[in-house]
Amino acid sequence: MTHLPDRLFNTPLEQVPDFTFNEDVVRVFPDMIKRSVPGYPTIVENTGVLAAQFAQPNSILYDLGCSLGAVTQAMRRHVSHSGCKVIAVDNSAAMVERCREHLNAQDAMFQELLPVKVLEADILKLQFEPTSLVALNFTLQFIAPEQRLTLLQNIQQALLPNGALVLSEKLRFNDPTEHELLNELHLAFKRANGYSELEIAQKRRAIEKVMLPDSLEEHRERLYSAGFSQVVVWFQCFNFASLIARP
Ligand SMILES: C[S@@+](CC[C@H](N)C(=O)[O-])C[C@H]1O[C@@H](n2cnc3c(N)ncnc32)[C@H](O)[C@@H]1O
Ligand SMILES: O=C(O)C(=O)C[C@]1(C(=O)O)C=C[C@@H](O)C=C1
Repeated sequence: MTHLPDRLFNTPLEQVPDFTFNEDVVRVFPDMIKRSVPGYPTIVENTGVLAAQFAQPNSILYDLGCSLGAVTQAMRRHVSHSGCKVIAVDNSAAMVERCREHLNAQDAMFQELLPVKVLEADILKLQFEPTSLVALNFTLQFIAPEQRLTLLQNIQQALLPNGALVLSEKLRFNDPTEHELLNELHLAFKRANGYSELEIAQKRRAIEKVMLPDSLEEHRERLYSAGFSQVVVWFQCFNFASLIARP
């Protein structure tokens, strides 16, 4: 398992293709997401802390859009309730293959971790089992906007009383000056992490049609429409935030 630096966008491309979670992205993903998402390590580790808080014995914990399983690993570091199991789901075959390797490596290093099943599947077609904790860590923004409400309704209905959804997303802002300020700060974060103007511009073009962020107000409204009873922001850094939604 080699972790390469993300140089995917550092040479000029005649046409920048739409971003997909393919082999090339998988190879550099840990470096890419850490250098692109302000607060990512804090969000991942504390999703484990939240999971321990909300997990109930003998229930399932879901990591939806698990990529290489960073959140699953954090859940396994923090949750030790009896009879719990993690189900990690991603529809990228390349991600799922590498995720299984990462989790096998974690199993080889630590004893008594929660059992985990990694599914290559579309989370929009999943039959959810009763669950105490669902994590959507930077996944909803890649789901077609018209399908987001149905997905959240399915999650809300599967959640046990006192369970929780942890939803982390990039945000857009309705106030143009707020939007510009927080986006500028995100660009400053990327530059501080070594990305060039070319890399930043080409990445923006690659994700602009496939990753569509909502505002905090849209998230709140949609979560309440899906049946959630409480929505709380527990973390924000620039234009990236994480919310707890209670069923
Ligand atoms: C930004 S990454 C998530 C990062 C990951 N949760 C983490 O914390 O490291 C988004 C992931 O969602 C997956 N994804 C997007 N749409 C999906 C769908 N409909 N079903 C399953 N996975 C999906 C992608 O393949 C990708 O791995
Ligand atoms: O907003 C950006 O510029 C990003 O690069 C964000 C983002 C994300 O939030 O998922 C986009 C794609 C990669 O998965 C890593 C980071």
